[in-house]
Amino acid sequence: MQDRNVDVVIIGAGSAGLSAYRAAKKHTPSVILVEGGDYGTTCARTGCMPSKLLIAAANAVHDARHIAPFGARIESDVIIDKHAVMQRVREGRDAFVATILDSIEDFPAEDKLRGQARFEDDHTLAVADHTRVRFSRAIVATGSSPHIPEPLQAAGKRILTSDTIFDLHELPESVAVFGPGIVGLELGQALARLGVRVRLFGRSGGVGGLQDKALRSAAVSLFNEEFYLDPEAETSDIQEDDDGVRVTFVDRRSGERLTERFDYLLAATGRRPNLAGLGLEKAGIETNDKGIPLYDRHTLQCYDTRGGASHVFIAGDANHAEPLLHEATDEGRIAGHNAGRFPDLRAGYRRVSLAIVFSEPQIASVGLSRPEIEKTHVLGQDYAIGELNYENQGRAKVMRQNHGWVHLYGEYGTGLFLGAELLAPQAEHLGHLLAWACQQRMSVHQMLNMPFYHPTLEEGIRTALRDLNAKLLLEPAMLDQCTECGPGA
Ligand SMILES: Cc1cc2nc3c(=O)[nH]c(=O)nc-3n(C[C@H](O)[C@H](O)[C@H](O)COP(=O)(O)OP(=O)(O)OC[C@H]3O[C@@H](n4cnc5c(N)ncnc54)[C@H](O)[C@@H]3O)c2cc1C
Ligand SMILES: NC(=O)c1ccc[n+]([C@@H]2O[C@H](COP(=O)([O-])OP(=O)(O)OC[C@H]3O[C@@H](n4cnc5c(N)ncnc54)[C@H](O)[C@@H]3O)[C@@H](O)[C@H]2O)c1
Repeated sequence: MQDRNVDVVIIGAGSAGLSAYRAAKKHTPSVILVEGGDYGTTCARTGCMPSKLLIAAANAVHDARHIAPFGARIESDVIIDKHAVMQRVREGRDAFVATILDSIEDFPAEDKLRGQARFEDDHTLAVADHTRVRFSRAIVATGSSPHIPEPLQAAGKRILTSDTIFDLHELPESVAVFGPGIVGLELGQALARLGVRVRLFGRSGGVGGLQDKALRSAAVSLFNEEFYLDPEAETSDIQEDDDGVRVTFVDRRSGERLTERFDYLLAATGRRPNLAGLGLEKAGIETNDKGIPLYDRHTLQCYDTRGGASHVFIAGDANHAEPLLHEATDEGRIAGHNAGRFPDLRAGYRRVSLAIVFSEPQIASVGLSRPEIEKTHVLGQDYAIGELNYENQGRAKVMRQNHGWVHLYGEYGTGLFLGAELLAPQAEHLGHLLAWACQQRMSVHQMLNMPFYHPTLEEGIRTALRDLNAKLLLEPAMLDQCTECGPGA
């Protein structure tokens, strides 16, 4: 065993760890970054980027197949080259990974260690069986991994997860997707659009992380127009066979019990932080009943088992709070600065919550969700919901993307915009607009004073804001379609 002494050790060279490394180095040259797997980050290797590459291919195919209403046609069908689609995904992914490998290459060699890390005590970390690091402060940035519930494990070698699906050399013929959360919805729809026979099974009614029940049921209807999605499926008898996996389920439409064979089962059933085997108990870190460290959201500092503040910090998916890329890099930066300047801690800047699902229609969640608001607010007394259905919205109709809803939440009395949930065309852009307004703590009235161009999807947001303004009793209700807004606003 080699011995090293260091001010700050960072466990995990993912997005959070890399951001933490850069921040910690501003305070001390004595920083070691430990990586137990491959460099390149989950986002670039198996997460954000390969999934968006697959979705882009799927949407291109979908658009090509739906040009007839615009007065154009493709004489024969669109031919999907199952090999070429996956090759583009892998090559695109590898290019994104390469940019990260290049940046890590530039870090001094003495700052990098390879191998799985585990705490031996509160100031010692063993890395594989080759190095013992004595550290003053540590940052846990170990990320998360797909969780495969026990019944699904019967699919054996026919199980895919987001860790393995992008390595396929060919699109499969059929996939049973379990979990209509964010991963399952994005990948399930993309596969279906690429001609794969997909059935998407859920367990508890959730779809794409939507919290607003009205939007959830709209989503189930909309997505079922394209592919089979049962958010409360009754499935049983999952069995691997010679060339696939068999799944028995109750058909949501006919009520019949069916058994179907699929090439693969995609387990999109959530992710768990990579904390097992890390020896957090040896580091004296207090954890909750799920084994996740208790920590302060503003400083990212963990609590120790005596109820005091620890010299260990936690950032990114490892803390299971907001498992998104921009949150991982923000948290890494805050943890890195605080570990670097420890014990002089600062509360880091936390942005308003924003999450986007790249389905079609897209889903965006901004600020406070409806269940969060309802912890303190009663609908109709303390808060109201401004609504818009995109079915008749002018620009959405022009583009034939007129599906989905916007729900905007505002507070009585203050007129403050609290948050929003959207199942809407191009919600990635609308969601950003709303997140910026929310972070600026704008009132509904202030938002309505902003410019809205015609004809745009943003005009749909204005109509929902007007509805909200009226419900908050700040303005009279619109009697008619807003005529001064232009047609279809
Ligand atoms: C399919 C998919 C699509 C996604 N799409 C999006 C998206 O569009 N937008 C978005 O914002 N987010 C998206 N995400 C989420 C996003 O990828 C993650 O939130 C983010 O990558 C987390 O970064 P991290 O640094 O916490 O973890 P990671 O990047 O996973 O880094 C953790 C690192 O720690 C290492 N490690 C673990 N344990 C140890 C140990 N004991 N010792 C040493 N090293 C260890 C791991 O090998 C890994 O390299 C997606 C995720 C998935 C799965
Ligand atoms: N666009 C994005 O930003 C993006 C994309 C993908 C992933 N992510 C991140 O990754 C995280 C993990 O995503 P995820 O989709 O794996 O998890 P998730 O928690 O969003 O969804 C998991 C789903 O699986 C269901 N489920 C659990 N066990 C099941 C079972 N036995 N049978 C059927 N369904 C079951 C759950 O009810 C839930 O609906 C997300 O929270 C998100 O933060 C983000």
